[in-house]
Amino acid sequence: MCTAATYKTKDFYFGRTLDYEFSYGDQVTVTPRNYPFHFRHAGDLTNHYAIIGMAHVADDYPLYYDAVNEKGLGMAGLNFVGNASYSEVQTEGDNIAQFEFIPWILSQCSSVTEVREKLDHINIVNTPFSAQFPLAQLHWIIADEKEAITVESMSDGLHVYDNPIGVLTNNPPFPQQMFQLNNYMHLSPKQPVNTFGSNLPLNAYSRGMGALGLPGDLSSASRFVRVAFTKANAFSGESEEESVSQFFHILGSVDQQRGCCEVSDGKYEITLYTSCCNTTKGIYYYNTYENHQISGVDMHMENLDSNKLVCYPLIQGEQIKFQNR
Ligand SMILES: C[C@H](CCC(=O)NCCS(=O)(=O)O)[C@H]1CC[C@H]2[C@@H]3CC[C@@H]4C[C@H](O)CC[C@]4(C)[C@H]3C[C@H](O)[C@]12C
Repeated sequence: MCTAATYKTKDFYFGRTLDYEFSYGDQVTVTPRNYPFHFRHAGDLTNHYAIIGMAHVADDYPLYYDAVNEKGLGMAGLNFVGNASYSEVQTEGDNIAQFEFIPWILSQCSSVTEVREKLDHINIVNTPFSAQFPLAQLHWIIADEKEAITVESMSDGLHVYDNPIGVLTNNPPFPQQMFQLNNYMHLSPKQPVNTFGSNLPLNAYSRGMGALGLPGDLSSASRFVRVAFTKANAFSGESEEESVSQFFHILGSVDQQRGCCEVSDGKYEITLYTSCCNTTKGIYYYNTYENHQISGVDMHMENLDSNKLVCYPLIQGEQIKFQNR
């Protein structure tokens, strides 16, 4: 399971949790403007927007899970198992392999408006990266500071949905996720008032009772509601530290602890990493299951006119600041 969210203060933030039972070997990866993309069915792109995000790099290719570009557009792929379906290569339109979708969009689009135009004539096709990396079944959230959309390629075609809440988890399909918010519209950060009857001596005996009923489990549908409620109510100061801190707290509402979600005998899904990009400034912040310290990579500290990927392995191990030794 995974969860993605957007957050706006002075700058625009975009990030996700990546929940899984093992890591593919992830690195914060900067793709500079002159790194040549050789698309499998859509030609070459040798000059494009620079990108920073989390990727597994294979054969010098950035297999991005989530990333932002220098124009402030963000995009993340999340599992959509059993529902994702990609097409065969077609004669009309741009045939983009599933693993090329993030590079294709972020290298060329500066806004969601431009993304919508690209999506008008795209086929997300079932060409695998390699035998070692078969097709991942994903859906995507794409966002800039003005709006967000969800893209789902299914057996009945490509769906592009407005995503007014700016969050995404996994199954079921996005319209069903949005529909279930109807069930929770009464939830509130304010204390409830007694509507049973004034003759009943009911008492809001604890703080936080306005959100009683918010689902607490780790299912994708429950995480969707929980992060939507948290995001809709959470606010912070405008500074970078306050915004980034608050963003990690929002995604902290759907953090997965080892042992609580068994995926097979003795194997547990955990939040391997949580990311928060300042899309305005091109900074990728992250922490990991083993390292709660927030680390950051600033794309503008790199030579963005180069043609070589720049990779930063994740800093692991808790960084504990002792106060008396
Ligand atoms: C496992 C992750 C989703 C986590 C998640 O959502 N877990 C919930 C399980 S569940 O929803 O409860 O069932 C996904 C998210 C992004 C993916 C990579 C995308 C690039 C590349 C695409 C290639 O085609 C295959 C290899 C590749 C490196 C992919 C590996 C893996 O697939 C990644 C990491």
